[in-house]
Amino acid sequence: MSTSSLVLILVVVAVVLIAALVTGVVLTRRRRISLTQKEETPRPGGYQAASGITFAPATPEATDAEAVAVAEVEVTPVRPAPVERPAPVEHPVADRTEVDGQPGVGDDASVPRDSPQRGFVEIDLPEEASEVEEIEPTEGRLERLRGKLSKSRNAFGTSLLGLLGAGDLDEDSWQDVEDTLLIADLGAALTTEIVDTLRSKIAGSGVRTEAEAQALLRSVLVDALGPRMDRSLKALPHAGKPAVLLVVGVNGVGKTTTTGKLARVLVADGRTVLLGAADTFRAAAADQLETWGKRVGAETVRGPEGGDPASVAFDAVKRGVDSGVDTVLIDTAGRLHTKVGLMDELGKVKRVVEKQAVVDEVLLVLDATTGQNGLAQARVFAEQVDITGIVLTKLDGTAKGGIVFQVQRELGVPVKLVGLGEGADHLAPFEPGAFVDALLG
Ligand SMILES: Nc1nc2c(ncn2[C@@H]2O[C@H](COP(=O)(O)OP(=O)(O)OP(=O)(O)O)[C@@H](O)[C@H]2O)c(=O)[nH]1
Repeated sequence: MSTSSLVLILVVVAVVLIAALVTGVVLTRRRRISLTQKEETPRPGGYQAASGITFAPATPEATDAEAVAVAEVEVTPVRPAPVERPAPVEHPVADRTEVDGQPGVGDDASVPRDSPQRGFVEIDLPEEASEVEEIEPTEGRLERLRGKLSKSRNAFGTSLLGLLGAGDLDEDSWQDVEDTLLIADLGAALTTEIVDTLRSKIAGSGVRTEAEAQALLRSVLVDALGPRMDRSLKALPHAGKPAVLLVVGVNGVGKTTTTGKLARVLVADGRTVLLGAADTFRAAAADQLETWGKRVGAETVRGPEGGDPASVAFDAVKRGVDSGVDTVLIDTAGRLHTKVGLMDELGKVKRVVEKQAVVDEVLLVLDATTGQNGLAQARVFAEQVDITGIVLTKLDGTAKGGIVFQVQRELGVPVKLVGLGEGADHLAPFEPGAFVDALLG
């Protein structure tokens, strides 16, 4: 081989080596995302929902002149939620005292109904009101809920923004982002989905600044909350009859409190409300509800202690129809979701009420602090009655605000309201944008 050929081969080899080196560097840089410019962006704190709670009649043709105008929104989540049907729950049949297969009051009497951590005597009755309270208009009241999500905000927003704003996003950083989402109770599937979306969007869209990364995080989280779901409460009268709302859930999640808070919002909105105390198991429940009613001038229909809840619900709706109120809110008894007799009874309450009027909403109240257990409850309730909306209470007491994402995804039903405290006005409409801002703020 001549010297010139040897030189030529050496030059070609050198060129190939340099090309490989350059390609490697470029690929590594692409994988590692550097956020070079740190930008100070003012972040508003707290949950600042833009509006009050939106009410709507159940059927469009029944819209009365007074009805609040509700924008027509498509009831499709941005990413359709696969509703996983759970395996049937093993019911402890041996625990049951009823033997003829019919649901009945006290059919689980041999088993304590309450969860061990909370007894009946621990419930404080709301303050007795000597006269009907002045209720502040719903407009602007949500401003007072600023900071109520601070626990979730610290666990969620602070760490996520810290990670995304830290500069280089390498594999370890992404693992930390994933861990943060898991700790906040977003669940494994949703966490993977969100991290993958974030990664590909950040890499693909040339995001380079902290502010851009944050904006992207916000939009990915908001999208995961199905921002176009219809969250209006079907609480307005239609076809000359009151709207009927059933409030269901396990013991101690906040059903009675939520019913009381909701009555308050409706009355503040100029509506007339009647309360049905269909929780006949817990001695104090009817008193508790009646006190809430008195505070806003709403009548409460109650039955004998230990009486048939379906019959109280029936009487309440009948009374509501006869007296021409706008809305009947029925508080049902808390039930362990594993007790088949009590769950059957819930279906019975609904069927009996439907002899009087359409049930416009079945609101499932879930305690946000119970995390995955809340999801298990949701599945069983959803099998028994058609849940139309979720109320997630006690979000003020947990760092796991991410449960909102999972609950909606799991049930395919929108979170309509959130409870952010024990106070009478600590009930807010759920708005994905405002909620994510509060978490990240
Ligand atoms: N911090 C906080 N506490 C709440 C919230 N909602 C309800 N609670 C409290 O949770 C406790 C239980 O509320 P209840 O309304 O009695 O619950 P329930 O589901 O009706 O209970 P049962 O009738 O036994 O099934 C009460 O002390 C409420 O004040 C909330 O959003 N935040």
